[in-house]
Amino acid sequence: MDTKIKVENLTKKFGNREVLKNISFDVKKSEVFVIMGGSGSGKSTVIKHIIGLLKPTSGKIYIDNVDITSLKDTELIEFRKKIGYLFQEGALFDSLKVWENVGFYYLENTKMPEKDIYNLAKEKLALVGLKDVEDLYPSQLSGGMRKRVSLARAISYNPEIILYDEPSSGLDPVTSAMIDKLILKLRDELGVTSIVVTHDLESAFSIADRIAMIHKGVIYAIGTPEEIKNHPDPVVQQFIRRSPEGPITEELMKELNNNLKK
Ligand SMILES: Nc1ncnc2c1ncn2[C@@H]1O[C@H](COP(=O)(O)OP(=O)(O)OP(=O)(O)O)[C@@H](O)[C@H]1O
Repeated sequence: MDTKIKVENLTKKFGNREVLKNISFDVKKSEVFVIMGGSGSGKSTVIKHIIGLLKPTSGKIYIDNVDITSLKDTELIEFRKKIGYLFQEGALFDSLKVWENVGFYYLENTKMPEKDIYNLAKEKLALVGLKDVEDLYPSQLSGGMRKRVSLARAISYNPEIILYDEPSSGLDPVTSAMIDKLILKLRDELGVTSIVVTHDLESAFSIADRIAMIHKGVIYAIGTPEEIKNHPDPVVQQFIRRSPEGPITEELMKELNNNLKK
């Protein structure tokens, strides 16, 4: 299968804190690749590099064999058209109506008549299970509905790649399951390549073709859901068993003690 995204020896420092440590992985075309890990492990930082919002301290990122870390800003903007990005916090424009948020790409980049953009927005909203909300403002919606509007915007221009940062956070279980189904539908019907960042184990294991487990900026395991379930690493096992005891907790306690001593 063709490689769509290649992350090669990615290291990121904020000041002198190294939050990503020599990370490498490939995502194949039409694959659903899940990045799983605890809070603060570096998941969002990885996908912000893939969309070019952050520049690596060292390492390379290739999309369709193009090294995006060396693109000029104008080239990067053009390249981003391939990529839809669902921000963790939704990031809607509060002063724009729902349909204008969903159709933002077309309003900004095309001469498409507003009526057509409005209809397209309605169609994308229906795909995420929303009806009769196009004329409302984001502040008039619940958190879960806002998240779905962001998703409708991320898929509005039919991107080849979609990056989802915590798609199920703030959603009820039924809506989360619906989003999971949509991720698979986009893969199966349109061949979309997806990277899904999550700490929702149930969702991760149900949608992933492959899973990468990241902890403290290091990838501990990459494999199919079955391979991850059977992975021998104690960090991976503690995470997937949701066990309160194990190396993750021990490290945390050590850090707490060190901080108390300071
Ligand atoms: N712009 C930034 N400046 C400084 N530190 C940052 C910045 N962005 C992220 N970090 C740090 O990098 C680490 C990884 O953050 P990141 O948001 O990637 O984690 P995450 O795995 O997505 O966590 P969560 O599941 O809680 O969203 C954290 O310790 C965070 O404080």
